[in-house]
Amino acid sequence: MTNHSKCLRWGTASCPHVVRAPTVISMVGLPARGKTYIAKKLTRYLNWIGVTTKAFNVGEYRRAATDSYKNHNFFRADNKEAQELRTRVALMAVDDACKFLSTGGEVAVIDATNTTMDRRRLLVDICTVKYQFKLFFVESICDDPNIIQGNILASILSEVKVCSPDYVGQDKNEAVKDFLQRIEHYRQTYEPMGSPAERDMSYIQIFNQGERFIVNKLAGHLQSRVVYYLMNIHVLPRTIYLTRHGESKMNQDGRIGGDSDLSERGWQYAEALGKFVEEENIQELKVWTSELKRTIQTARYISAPKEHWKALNEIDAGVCEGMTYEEIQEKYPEEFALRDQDKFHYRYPSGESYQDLVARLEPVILELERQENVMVICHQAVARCLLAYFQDKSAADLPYLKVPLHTVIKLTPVAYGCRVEFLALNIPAVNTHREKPEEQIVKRELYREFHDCSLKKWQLTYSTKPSKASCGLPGLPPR
Ligand SMILES: O=P(O)(O)OC[C@H]1O[C@@](CO)(OP(=O)(O)O)[C@@H](O)[C@@H]1O
Repeated sequence: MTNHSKCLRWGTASCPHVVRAPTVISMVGLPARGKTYIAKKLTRYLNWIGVTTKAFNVGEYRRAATDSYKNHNFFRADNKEAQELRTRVALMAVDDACKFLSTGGEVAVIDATNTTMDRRRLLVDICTVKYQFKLFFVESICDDPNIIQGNILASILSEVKVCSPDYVGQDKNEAVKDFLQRIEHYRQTYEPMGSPAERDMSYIQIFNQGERFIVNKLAGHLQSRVVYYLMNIHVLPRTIYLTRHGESKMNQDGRIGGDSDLSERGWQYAEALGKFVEEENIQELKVWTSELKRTIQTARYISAPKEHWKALNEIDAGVCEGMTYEEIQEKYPEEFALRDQDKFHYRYPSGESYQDLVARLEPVILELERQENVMVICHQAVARCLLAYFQDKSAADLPYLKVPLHTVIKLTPVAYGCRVEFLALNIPAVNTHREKPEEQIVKRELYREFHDCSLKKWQLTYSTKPSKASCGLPGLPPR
């Protein structure tokens, strides 16, 4: 075996041995065409699949440099002074993006209008000629007035107040009026991509938020993946419901993996979940479960079409399947310690790592992006991976996300992210969450302090000795 093939991440997107040319992805389009939405979503997806990505928003550089943008005249094509300043701040963002790519970053997303050929030529000169990076343009073009109006409102207003950083504190009608004039200034010099002079560039044009696409000169695997992702996302309002199965018999025994039936309390959750779905009155709901008994049983009382996905099965614990954490610690102490050191990359002997799980779940995420209302009934590790995608959590935090049993996690897309609500259905269940090693130490110390201090009090007052349960620290790890 070569060193490379011993690598735990070998063959996955984040394997350090895969030599990838750093890539700049540059947005193109008039204001209110959903560029920031696409830039943020793409950045979140690429980081989730293990490609180190960062977005650089030129608007933030502009706001840091001047206050003049508060009037739309700043954006007029004949405002020479402002034009120079705008080019200067755009170059600062590109410069930072190139620094990021020169120091280990893999993809930099430039979130800016880049509506003229001159500006795009500048990007080519810096990114590809000077730095030898790959450059891919993502242009969003809308001519549907309803979509444009929706975007204007979404980029300026939240449900209750002006939320655009450009219009903070301003009257909402004034803000909309100014923004429309700003768009008009941009329109006067706008040159969409696709002219013969730009035929050699790599780009995708997205029309009316995914109604139609034009793809030109794709260069490499990463760009194909980006295009595939962009062709699958939609902006229709919908809700995703994420839940683990009801408590299983193996959960009660503290055993991991396996394919056991629900416990009595697990069946109660299945019934409560059926009622919950009925009360939510969800339009055209689809239910996805894993192929394991505990998720299929949990879906029993839901009246909606069901699909069983092997990709949603719980992390494969290999030689540790069916054991308790204490048994693993005793039989495989080195493995147990290794998992605590780097839980995301640790792969069970003959089993899987969280990183493997993310790769296995990528088709599930892409299909979820295509769908509308879906309830996913899955497992602790699987739910953590899916939640990390929606909440933009790092690989280090992902394996420790809290996904308690008997709780529905409701995910609703909002302007640039996702609202996350945890709805406990109030049916008791065991706690299967193992804390991060540092937190285990803090808890143990707290317990010890509490115990010592209560013991002293007891010795003084002859009251009853405090029990572990009375210290209010559940799930205390073994010493
Ligand atoms: O990665 P950790 O924290 O061990 O959590 C994953 C574990 O969660 C469990 C419960 O402990 O999931 P599940 O509820 O689906 O049975 C195990 O089967 C699985 O190995």
